[in-house]
Amino acid sequence: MTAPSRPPFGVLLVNLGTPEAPTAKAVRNYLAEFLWDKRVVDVPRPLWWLILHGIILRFRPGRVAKGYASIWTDDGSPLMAISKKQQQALKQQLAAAYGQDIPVALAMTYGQPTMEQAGRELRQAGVENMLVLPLYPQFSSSTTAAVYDRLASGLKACPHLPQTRWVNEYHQHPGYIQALANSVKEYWAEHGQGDKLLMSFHGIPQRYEDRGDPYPSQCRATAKALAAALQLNDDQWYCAFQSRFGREEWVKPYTDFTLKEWGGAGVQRVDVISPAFSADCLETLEELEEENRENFIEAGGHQYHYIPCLNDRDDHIQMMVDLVKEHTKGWD
Ligand SMILES: C=CC1=C(C)c2cc3[nH]c(cc4nc(cc5[nH]c(cc1n2)c(C)c5CCC(=O)O)C(CCC(=O)O)=C4C)c(C)c3C=C
Ligand SMILES: [Fe+2]
Ligand SMILES: [Fe+2]
Repeated sequence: MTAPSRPPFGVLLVNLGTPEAPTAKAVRNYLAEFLWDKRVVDVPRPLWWLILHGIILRFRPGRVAKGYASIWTDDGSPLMAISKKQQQALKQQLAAAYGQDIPVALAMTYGQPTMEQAGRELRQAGVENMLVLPLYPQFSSSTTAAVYDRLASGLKACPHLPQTRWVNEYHQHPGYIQALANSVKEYWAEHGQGDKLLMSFHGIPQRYEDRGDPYPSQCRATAKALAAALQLNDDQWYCAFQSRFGREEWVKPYTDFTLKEWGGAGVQRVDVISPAFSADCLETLEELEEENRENFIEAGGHQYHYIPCLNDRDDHIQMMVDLVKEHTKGWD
C-alpha cells in the first residue's frame, strides 16, 4: 500500500464571523470580541472599554438580535451558511482543476471556527504550503489586516509554521468584475432594469481613509469597473457607503441619505448591489433589503430591487480558483 500523497498546498478561506444564535446573549458575545479589536475600533483604552461595556453592549445586542432573527435560516446565520457552501464549492472546483484533493478550511476572524481550528484541520491534511484567502474584495485595515493579526496570533502556538502566502485584495480582478456584471445582467434579464444602479459598500470612519486605509478608493475603483463592464452612463450608477457606527464622520456619500434623496427627487426604481460582501449577511439582508428599502419607499420611491451577493455562484467560485492558481505558482 502506498502512503497518501501530500497535497501541494491548502487554502484558508476567512470571513468576519457572526453570532451563534439570533439572541441578545449571542450577539453580545460576538460584538464584545469584534468591537474590542483595535483594527475595528481604535478609540484609546481604557476609555473604549467603558463605552463598550458600559453603554454599547447593554443596549445594542437586543436591537441587533431582532435584525438577525429576521434573516436567520434553518442553516443558521446567512454569513455562516453561505461561507460553508463557498468552502464546499471551492473544494469541488479545485479538485476538478488540479485532479486531486486540495484541502480548503474555513475560519472566522471573530468566533467560530477559529484560525486555530482551521489551521489544525489543514495540518492534519498534510498541508505545508498555505494560501490565505480573506473573502474581502477590497483591502481594509479593519478587515483584511485584522485577519493577519488573528492568524499570526493563532500561529504563535504552532511549532511548525506552514509556508504562507496571502491574497491581499481582488477589487479589480477581471473574474470578480465579470462575475458581478453577470449577476447584474442576469437579474435585469429577469426583472428588467431600474433607473439607477446603486453600488453600496460597507463604510469605514473617514479618519481611517485619511491615515491611509485604501479601502474607499478600492471600492470606488470596483464600482467604476463594474459600471464600465455594464456599459452604464455616469447618471445610471452611483457609489455610496452604508453601515455607519457611532457619531463620527464615515466615508461619504451615505447610502441611506442617497436613497432618501432619490426617493424624494422622483427616481422611480433603484437596483442595489453590495460588492464589498462576498456573502449575504446582516448588512445586506437586513440593512439593505429591509431598512434601506423603507428609506427609499417612504421618501416617495416606487420600486426597490436588491441584487444578491455573489455567494456560491459558479463564476464567483471560479474566480476564487483563478486567484488560487495565480497565488500558488511553484507550489503545484
Ligand atoms: C465599528 C466599526 C466597524 C468597522 C470599521 C467595520 C468595517 C467593516 N465591516 C465589514 C463587514 C461586515 N460588518 C458586519 C457587521 C458589523 N460591522 C460593525 C462595525 C464595523 N464594521 C458592526 C457593529 C457589525 C454588527 C452588526 C451591528 O451591530 O450593527 C458584517 C455582517 C456580519 C453578520 O453576522 O452578518 C459584515 C460582513 C467590512 C467589509 C468592513 C470594512 C471594510
Ligand atoms: Fe462591519
Ligand atoms: Fe448595519
